[in-house]
Amino acid sequence: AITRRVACPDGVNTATNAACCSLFAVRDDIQQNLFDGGECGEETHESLRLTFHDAIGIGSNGGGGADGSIIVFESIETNFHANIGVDEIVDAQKPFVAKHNITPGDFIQFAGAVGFSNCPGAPRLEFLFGRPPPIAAAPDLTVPEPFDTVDSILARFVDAGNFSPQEVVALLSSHSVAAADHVDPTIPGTPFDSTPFVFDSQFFVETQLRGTLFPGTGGNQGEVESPLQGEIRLQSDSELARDSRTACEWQSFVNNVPKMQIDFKAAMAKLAVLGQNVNNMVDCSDLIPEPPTFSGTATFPAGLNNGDIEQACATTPFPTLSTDPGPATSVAPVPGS
Ligand code: HEM
Ligand SMILES: [Ca+2]
Ligand SMILES: [Ca+2]
Ligand SMILES: [Mn+2]
Repeated sequence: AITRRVACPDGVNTATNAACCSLFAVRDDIQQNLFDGGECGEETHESLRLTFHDAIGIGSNGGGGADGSIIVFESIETNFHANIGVDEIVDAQKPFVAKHNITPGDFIQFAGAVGFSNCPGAPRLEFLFGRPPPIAAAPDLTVPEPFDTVDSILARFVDAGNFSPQEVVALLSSHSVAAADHVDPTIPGTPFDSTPFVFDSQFFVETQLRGTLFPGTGGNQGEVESPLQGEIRLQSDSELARDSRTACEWQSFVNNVPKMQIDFKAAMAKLAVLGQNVNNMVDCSDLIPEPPTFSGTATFPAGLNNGDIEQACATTPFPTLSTDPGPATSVAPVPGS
């Protein structure tokens, strides 16, 4: 199909809609100066987390959502317990919002999608443009906590946006490019899988392995034992991987990055416009860079095998995977955390 493109006033770029032209300068600025030249590192991870924490702050009356309230009402929302640590990326993003003519709601979702495109294996996310400024702070207790029950997590996602259990699992693919700074504050930057710079399926493999150790101190709220030195496991991820409502969906992503890409992209498209009227928005998805591809296969970390899997899906056996060679290794922290 032939897509008509318009020339942008910058004399360099073309876009599918003239309204998208202003985003080229934003994109170039954040790639260089927020994401360290286009990395899938700490700022990218935190910006992806922020897309969720802004959007999910929505009551069942529909007020709020992906509106930038977490930036404008930072003094309120970053004090909510579930938003611990989010103040840092809010403060890092604020100067870019001030510098460019963009609302904070648009900026958060745009930065999340652009940053995520730096992660090999990521799908190219949709970006719709046109969120008005936020009106009020989100209510407290709208962002799920890692110590919440599966019942309460699934109910919150229904309440916020009618997300199915399958969509919740798909959204947690995000924890493939993620680390925790505050769950165990003695070991900031401890990732949820062994490959925090790649959007692969190791997260779904490794969360299904029997937990055997705490990477730092024990006894932290929302943390359970992980299978690897240097890796941390959230109680919520552990329980979602083992609950009869979500376990088969969880396992379905093992060694299936294409399914992760399709399902995460679709669920993120819903999340990114919570509380917004999409009829008032312009599709500027062509501003999102094409992510680098990932062509590896899922493996068991060195020293572990199918016998270490806590099988939770009752209807399908765990996929057959090979084991990384050599002695058991430790996962390195994400720098800059
Ligand atoms: C059941 C729902 C969820 C819970 C309980 C949860 C919980 C957490 C926790 C506790 C952390 C660690 C924060 C820290 O200590 O620094 C984290 C990190 C993260 N979360 Fe989630 N999360 C959930 C869903 C999501 C969703 C839907 C996204 C999608 C965008 C997401 C994206 C991330 C990312 C990218 C990080 C890593 C941030 C970094 O590495 O700096 N999470 N999450
Ligand atoms: Ca919000
Ligand atoms: Ca990964
Ligand atoms: Mn972090």
